[in-house]
Amino acid sequence: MGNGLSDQTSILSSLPSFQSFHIVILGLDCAGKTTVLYRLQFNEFVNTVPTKGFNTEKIKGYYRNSLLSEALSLEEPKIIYLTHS
Ligand SMILES: Nc1nc2c(ncn2[C@@H]2O[C@H](COP(=O)(O)OP(=O)(O)OP(=O)(O)O)[C@@H](O)[C@H]2O)c(=O)[nH]1
Ligand SMILES: [Mg+2]
Repeated sequence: MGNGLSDQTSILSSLPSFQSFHIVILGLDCAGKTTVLYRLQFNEFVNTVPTKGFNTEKIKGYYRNSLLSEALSLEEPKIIYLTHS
């Protein structure tokens, strides 16, 4: 279902890289939210268990558009809301 992510990815790609944002990732159970989070944090895929509550991470660094696109191109849809920090 990666096709549905193209709009969200283009929104992220258009953001200035020097700004900081709070990003909330919402999705159905087992949609891959935690996978995306730790893909961005560690640049690798990690084994996950179902999350109780929520995960939060502070991610620093500049992510090339291609990396972000790849991280978001998972099979289940995610809804990502961006707000200024
Ligand atoms: N095939 C496939 N499996 C994926 C993908 N993304 C995540 N998974 C797997 O799906 C399972 C659930 O991934 P999670 O990242 O834990 O999903 P989640 O949305 O955080 O789940 P909850 O915390 O229960 O809401 C894990 O076994 C992942 O390895 C994907 O793009 N493709
Ligand atoms: Mg999770």
